[in-house]
Amino acid sequence: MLIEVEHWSGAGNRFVIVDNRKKEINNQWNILVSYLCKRNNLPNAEGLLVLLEIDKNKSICIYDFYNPDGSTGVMCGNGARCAVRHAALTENFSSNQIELILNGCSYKSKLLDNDRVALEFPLYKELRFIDDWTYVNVGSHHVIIDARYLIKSIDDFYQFDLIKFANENLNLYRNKIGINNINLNLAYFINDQSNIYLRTYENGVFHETQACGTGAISTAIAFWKKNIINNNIIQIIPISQRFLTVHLDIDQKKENILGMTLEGDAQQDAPSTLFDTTSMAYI
Ligand SMILES: N[C@@H](CCC[C@H](N)C(=O)O)C(=O)O
Repeated sequence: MLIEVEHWSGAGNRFVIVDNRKKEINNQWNILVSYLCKRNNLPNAEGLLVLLEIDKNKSICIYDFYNPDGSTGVMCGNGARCAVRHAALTENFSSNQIELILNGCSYKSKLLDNDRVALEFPLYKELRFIDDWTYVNVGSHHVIIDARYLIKSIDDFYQFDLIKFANENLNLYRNKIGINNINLNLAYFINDQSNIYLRTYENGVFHETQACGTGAISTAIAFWKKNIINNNIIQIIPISQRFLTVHLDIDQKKENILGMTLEGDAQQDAPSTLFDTTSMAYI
């Protein structure tokens, strides 16, 4: 069977999207995803979004997200923003406020100008300070490492061998947290700037990705909680250089985070192509 595949990115994080509202494919996505992510003439995608349903009268869209290794059930911040904009281009919504249901969880979102989408997150599920790093669970699991412990300049930050570091240390973090599917974030903050530079080695991709939305949210939480940054609007610069903005909703005493919003671009990168589910390749 031939299926149409769309090629998208959110802040540089690359996704393939398939509209399965007609339910042509059932239950094989965990196998198909690794082949769908290996694209002709485009860099590998870093995840798959499957459109399940759109209710344009209620402004609701439903998608599932899969990692390239076939795993699912985790939150993907950039994928979620792509899903919302994809739904808005697929059907005409009467409102710019759209409810997204991703892997069964509901999120409020808003379509903004310049291809940007804002997505509201519920409060993080867990936050732990361990040694000199932080673990945050925002629907996916993140370790935040303050890069100032490892490097001295922004040049060093970009030169740092994150893959080697992940290969050598991932199991150590996994064992300390007791969770296997963790993402490693290397975050660099320069004192006189309000930006955080961020590189992420993603679970399920097992490589560095161009950007990571939940990594950005988790980093903002960790750095604000540790008083490294005091602003509640935080600009995150991923290696794609397509910035993400995290808004932290803070209580009056300025002690607790009540909720978070992730904002960034979401765009179609290339025309749709056809994928053959028999040969498991793009034609
Ligand atoms: N790219 C994502 C994170 C996707 C989930 C991650 N690969 C995991 O398995 O935890 C994002 O933008 O949040």
